[in-house]
Amino acid sequence: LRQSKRRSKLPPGPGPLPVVGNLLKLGNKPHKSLAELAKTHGPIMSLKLGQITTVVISSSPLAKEVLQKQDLAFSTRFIPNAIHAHDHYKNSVAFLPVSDRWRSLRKILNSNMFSGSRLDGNQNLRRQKVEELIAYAGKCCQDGVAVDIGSAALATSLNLLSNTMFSVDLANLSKDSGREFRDLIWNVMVEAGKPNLVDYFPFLAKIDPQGIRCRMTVYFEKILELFAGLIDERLKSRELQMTNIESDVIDTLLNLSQEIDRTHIEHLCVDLFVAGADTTSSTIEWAMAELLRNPENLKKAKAELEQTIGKGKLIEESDISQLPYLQAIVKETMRIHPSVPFLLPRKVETDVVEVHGYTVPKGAQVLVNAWAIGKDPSMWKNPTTFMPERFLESKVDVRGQDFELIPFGAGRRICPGLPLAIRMIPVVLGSLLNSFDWKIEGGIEPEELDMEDKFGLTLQKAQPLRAIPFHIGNYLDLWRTLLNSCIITKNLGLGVRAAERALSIDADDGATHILLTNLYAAAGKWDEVTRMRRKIRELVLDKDPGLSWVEVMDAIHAFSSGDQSHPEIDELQGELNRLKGNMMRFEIDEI
Ligand code: HEM
Repeated sequence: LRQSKRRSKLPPGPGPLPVVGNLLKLGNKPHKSLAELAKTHGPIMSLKLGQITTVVISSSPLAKEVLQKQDLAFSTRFIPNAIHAHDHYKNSVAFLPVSDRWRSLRKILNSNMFSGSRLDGNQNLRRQKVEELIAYAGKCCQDGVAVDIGSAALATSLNLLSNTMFSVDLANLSKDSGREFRDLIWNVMVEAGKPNLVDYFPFLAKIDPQGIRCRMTVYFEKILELFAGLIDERLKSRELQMTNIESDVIDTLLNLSQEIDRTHIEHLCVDLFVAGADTTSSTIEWAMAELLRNPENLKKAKAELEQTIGKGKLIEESDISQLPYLQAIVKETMRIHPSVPFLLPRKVETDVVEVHGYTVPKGAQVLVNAWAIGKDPSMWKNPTTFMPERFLESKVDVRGQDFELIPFGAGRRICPGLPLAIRMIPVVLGSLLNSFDWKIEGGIEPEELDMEDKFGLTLQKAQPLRAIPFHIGNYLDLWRTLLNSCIITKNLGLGVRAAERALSIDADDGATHILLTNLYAAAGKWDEVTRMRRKIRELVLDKDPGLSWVEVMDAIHAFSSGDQSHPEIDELQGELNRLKGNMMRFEIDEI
């Protein structure tokens, strides 16, 4: 009786099956299936995943309750069996319970790695990596081949981190060489992201039926060995006083030998690479995908960069504060595609924890569905639409104070890498956007881009984004040249298609409009000429004051080969006369 009374205070949830409980309800996209279930069972619900009671939080007020008001009770981590490899959980800042050891590691991270002054101090170490990414994309641009955005961003994120930490590159942008480290980190992500039976049936731990812990042990060993080698090298060069490296993280950590020992340094490095690289790169890939799917937003982002930074230039970390639209894009991407949809799972260690009138039992795993919260229609207008503008007028931020947007978590276990991530992401994204124009590989139209996600340790794009970088000018010139030839040959069909391609690159391109007017006039399509004239007037008066009316005159000359008495010619002449007063002297002379 006592047991059933206790159970009745559990949050509501779907009825469990024998043995497997609600495991089958998760499917291969648990963030979506749990969001769906929450619509029936409410913002706090409980499930039985195998033997593990799991409480799922799906609203921002309850996330605030769990992550802020009752932070301490929910601050222990649920430890996946995979993290037992190499006893990582005993040394890892991400998995240690809240304790003196954990506090000291967090303090080291906050004050020695991720403080504003530290990050300002070592931003030179990162700038060069962005230059290399842009050079790599430049080579792809020259060769006309696509960039695998996620893969290039992952190599860049790894190098941004490895340079911040060790002042060395650990990944290579080109496919053939130096992939080993990238693969190792990737394999860790893949294994840690797999649903592991042992996590739901702990009695299977010894058997490790899927071999996940076993493979993790191999990967961790290789990664730890690599870091041990880098630390040894640094110690040697410090001894010989041969280091002329700007103070990087490893230097700082070695200076703190009283506070952190060698084992903790090595495991901390594992944490930082595993937690920091793929989260950052997948956010960059999602942001690029959203922008390629939404050309209007892309255009605004490019316009902001061009006006504030200057076309073609790389973005500096100090530029970010002047780029509100770029920042809004990053927030909107994190709202729709949070890299870690359930945050890192928490666990309750206290006997009685009450939330919203329900009991969360000791030992329960607690998942906060940040993915669902970011799409809650009671908090967000048009929640599934990509609309960075929503953040321009709003103060909502990702720093753990606004519980409707918590991609980095909140409370004492909030992501310590946040200050670095919110520098790296806009700098890489902004530089990619400002250096090239982008087209999806395979002639895929923006609205056809596949935006399905794939659940794992981080939320990946199911189909990697492949996009071809190019320079807008060349292609515009090409379509305009073709259009010009079509005027001479009076090939209306081909000319209109060339114009459409040119306008798909720049919808307000004045020269294309003029040429198209010529084409219609040459073909005697006067209704279209009228339409174009209005459009040109709109462009000249509203958007493109530089558009020369001399070119409209050219159009009039072109018409004269056709129907010279058409009233549209008078209209065009009228447009010209009205604007004559505003024209520069030399333009009039030219006419
Ligand atoms: C887009 C980028 C990133 C996202 C979305 C992200 C997200 C998260 C989330 C959701 C958590 C769990 C927070 C919680 O339980 O409340 C976390 C923890 C953590 N993150 Fe990040 N992260 C990112 C980048 C980074 C970077 C760049 C680093 C370091 C280089 C980093 C290091 C860590 C560490 C060490 C933890 C564990 C903290 C603890 O348990 O005390 N993350 N991150």
